[in-house]
Amino acid sequence: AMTFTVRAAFTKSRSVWLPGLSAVRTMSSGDPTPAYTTLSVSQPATSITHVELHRPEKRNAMNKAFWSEMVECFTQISGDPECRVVVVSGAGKVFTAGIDLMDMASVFQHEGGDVARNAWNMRRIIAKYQESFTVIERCPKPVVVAVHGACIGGGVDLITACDIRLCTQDAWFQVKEVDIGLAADVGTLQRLPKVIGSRSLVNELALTARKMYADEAKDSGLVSHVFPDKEAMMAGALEMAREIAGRSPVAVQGTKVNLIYSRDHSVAEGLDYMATWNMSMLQSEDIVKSAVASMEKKSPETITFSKL
Ligand SMILES: CCC/C=C/C=C/C(=O)SCCNC(=O)CCNC(=O)[C@H](O)C(C)(C)COP(=O)(O)OP(=O)(O)OC[C@H]1O[C@@H](n2cnc3c(N)ncnc32)[C@H](O)[C@@H]1OP(=O)(O)O
Repeated sequence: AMTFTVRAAFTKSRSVWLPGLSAVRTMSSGDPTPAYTTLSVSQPATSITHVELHRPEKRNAMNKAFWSEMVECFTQISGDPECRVVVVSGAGKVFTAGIDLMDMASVFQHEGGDVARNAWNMRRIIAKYQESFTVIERCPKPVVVAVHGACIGGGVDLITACDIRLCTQDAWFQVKEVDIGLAADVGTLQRLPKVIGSRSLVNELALTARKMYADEAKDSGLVSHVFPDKEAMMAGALEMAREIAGRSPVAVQGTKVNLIYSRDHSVAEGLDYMATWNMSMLQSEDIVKSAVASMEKKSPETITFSKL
């Protein structure tokens, strides 16, 4: 599929386009960020945070450290006024191979004691793992995820918690859990049906574990753009992130929070929540600034908005 980035690359002037590409080159870092062993976090442009899954030699398989580092990372981002939008991608050959199968035995092991106590402990562990992706959804800053190559098992759980999904032409998605003997339990079964319109397709993917390739992912609505390769995708993700970051953070974050609230509630409840939300947010200085810029036919990106 022809993508807006590719079109943009041809239509925009070189002076506008080149800074974007050079920022993309700085987006892939060499090592995990200190404090993390599985994530590399950087700021490729003002107000944009890039979180890269960074265990390329193990295809970004999600080990124990990863599950807790995601919570730390997104909790930090949620409260960071310097960040207005997040881009998530994977280092190396693929986006992610899903849960670390070598770790799995120790995650699911139980002491062999009382069933009730084992079960209670297991419930606590599963809820903790669920939090690793729910923290993305709870983050008020929009999260754009860019997938290349394989996105397996836990990878699908992760991307369905993100707000905008992009992929490369070589990407494939697999709800692999039934193949390893479990029902997906960290978000796919709850969120994928809300992302993809066809319940039948969701059921098929989850029950058969078949691979879904980029074109079908686009046709089904799982992703909104398919790019020819990773470099074009990262340029596209950054461009989209810039567009979001250039707008009022009060408006953008209010939009994310209310979209998610509405997804999980009736229209009447969503409208009620919205009215309560906006009874304070409509008093923001951002509205006056944005309205003036609009009257003057200026892009919102020309406005300086205060940090949020
Ligand atoms: C409560 C928690 C709930 C969470 C549930 C989540 C469930 C799931 O995620 S189910 C899905 C599990 N994942 C898989 O079954 C995928 C297994 N991997 C692959 O199929 C391939 O590795 C892949 C297609 C991703 C890439 O193939 P490629 O040929 O490029 O690489 P490999 O030579 O196979 O692997 C390179 C090294 O990475 C290690 N590795 C790959 N995947 C995993 C993994 N899931 N867990 C642990 N390690 C993994 C692989 O062993 C190689 O390591 P080394 O031999 O040391 O080089």
